[in-house]
Amino acid sequence: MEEQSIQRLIAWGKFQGAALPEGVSFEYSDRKGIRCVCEKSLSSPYLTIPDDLIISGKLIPLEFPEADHKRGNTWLKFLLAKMKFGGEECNSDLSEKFRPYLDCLPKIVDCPLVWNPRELSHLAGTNLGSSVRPKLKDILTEWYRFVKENEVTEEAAVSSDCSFYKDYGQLSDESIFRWLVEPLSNGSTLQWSSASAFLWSHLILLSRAFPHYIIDQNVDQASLMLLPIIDLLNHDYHSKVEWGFNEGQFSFKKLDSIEEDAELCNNYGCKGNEELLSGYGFVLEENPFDFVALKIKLPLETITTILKEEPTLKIPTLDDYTNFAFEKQSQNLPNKPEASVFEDGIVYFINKLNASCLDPLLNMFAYLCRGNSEWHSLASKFNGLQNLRNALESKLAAAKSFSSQRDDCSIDSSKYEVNSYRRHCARIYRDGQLSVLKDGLKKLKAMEKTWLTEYKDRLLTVKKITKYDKGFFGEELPAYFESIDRKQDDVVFENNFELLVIWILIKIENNSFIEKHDWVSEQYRNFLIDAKNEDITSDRMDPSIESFRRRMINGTTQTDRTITLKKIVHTFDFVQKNSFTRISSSNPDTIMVRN
Ligand SMILES: C[S@@+](CC[C@H](N)C(=O)[O-])C[C@H]1O[C@@H](n2cnc3c(N)ncnc32)[C@H](O)[C@@H]1O
Repeated sequence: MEEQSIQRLIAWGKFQGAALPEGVSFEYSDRKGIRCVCEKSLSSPYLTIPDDLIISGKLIPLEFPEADHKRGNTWLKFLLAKMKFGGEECNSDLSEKFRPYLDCLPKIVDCPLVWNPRELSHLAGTNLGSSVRPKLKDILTEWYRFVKENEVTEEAAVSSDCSFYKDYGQLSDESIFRWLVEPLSNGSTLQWSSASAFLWSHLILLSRAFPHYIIDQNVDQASLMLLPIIDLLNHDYHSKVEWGFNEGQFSFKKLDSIEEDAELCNNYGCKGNEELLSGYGFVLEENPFDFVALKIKLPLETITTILKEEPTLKIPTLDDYTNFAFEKQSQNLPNKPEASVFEDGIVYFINKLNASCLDPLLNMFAYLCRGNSEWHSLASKFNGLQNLRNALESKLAAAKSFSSQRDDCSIDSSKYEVNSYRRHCARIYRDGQLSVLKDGLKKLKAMEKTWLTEYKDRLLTVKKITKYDKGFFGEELPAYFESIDRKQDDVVFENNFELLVIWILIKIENNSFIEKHDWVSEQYRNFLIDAKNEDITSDRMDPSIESFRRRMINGTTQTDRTITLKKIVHTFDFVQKNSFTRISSSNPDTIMVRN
């Protein structure tokens, strides 16, 4: 960026009525692009720009008289692209009027949507890495539908892009990069209605637009506007700022004072590095607002049932979390979301600052593990917690497994260089994700420990059985093996789950539960009332039951054996539904739960 262009922009702004405090200047820095620096200490510096400098939906009809009010942001993207790249084709004087501003807009915003394939490999295993292609597809679909439905441009001008778009699913990352992004970075003159120009516009709005409703409460909540000069301020989440609109002037005020040589910053909101990198192309080290998004995909019927019957199981929408002006839901959306809103999955965000962010997730996992019981039952709660732990563990493993990997060797490294800043961003982002996941796992482990203590009277482990029901391991189990002509030492139990199954089977047969364990017998009998009519056929047998059966009853000479296949199947089912297994520990431990 040339110094001259920046000064031209500032002079132009002032000429058009922008008011900047005495003692601030704008300069270019490699890391942050243009920045605003205070040449002396200032108390609550204040900047204003007149309405006339704002690029919003109200300018659209000047260039596109046929534009409707729907899809205002898409029109705005085409308008911006036409102003920037349209040259003579621009009918209005907007291109000329805003030229100093347009000249200072970055050629490229550093977000992963424009990273080359080798750079992208540095995001492998992360949410951001896997979101690049679908996001690009969404942007291109927005462009494609628009050029097809509106006669904004000659068909010939976009026919090659349309062909690329139709083949999108088959294109490699390299072909997409060469088609869409290279024209931007080469600085070649773009056709204003092209897919690349649209992508540029999209990224410019994503990284610097403000919500239009700040200045006009009647517009759609999702509408965007550009505020030249105000949008030169970089982000600092410590910065206390106030935005306002009064008597046709947009104002930015820093609420506290600022030291000499310090940078005057805006505050883009409490954004984690995933939002910052994907929307703005930068990251902050040790970002306290870092979050990890966890997506749960459920069948539509399940979501419909939850929305109808489980009001306490709150399903979050993007609006519950986002700070992006860009992703605000349109105000036309109903307050109570339809199941179809979650068709692509329910997204939960976890971060370190919000201690209760795991609660809705725990509830959802408990619901999904509830089996025949209530989702708030203790067994569901514990199972939910275990499954959530597993989900976080596998996300952590995916993010970790790529952290040692440098570049994707399958990509010809001579063709693409890895920009050192992008490499840095990918590393900081990934480290942040790992740190949030580890923190989430730590919280879950602590929660599990608390629950294990709190509910210890309702939990039964094999260890407790060994301690209190001495007769079982001392007499009943050996007697059972004797009755089936097996040596106890020859029979191997795969895990504690199987031990619980055989314990219940034998205790029921012998009617010998000790008083302390009477609840197991009662819970089991109640369970059988519902289960006894179910047919059991050995051709659909779960392999683990089949293996258990072979070890416990098969091959015996006992003809009147009382532990039947049906009883084994029911008891497996019973233990499954009335226990949870602490899978993450090195030795999985199944624990029975009293209702
Ligand atoms: C609204 S613009 C701010 C002005 C911008 N520096 C420019 O050159 O036009 C947002 C862009 O500024 C840069 N930026 C803002 N805050 C930053 C920060 N704290 N660290 C690094 N880059 C930052 C990013 O490139 C981002 O996309």
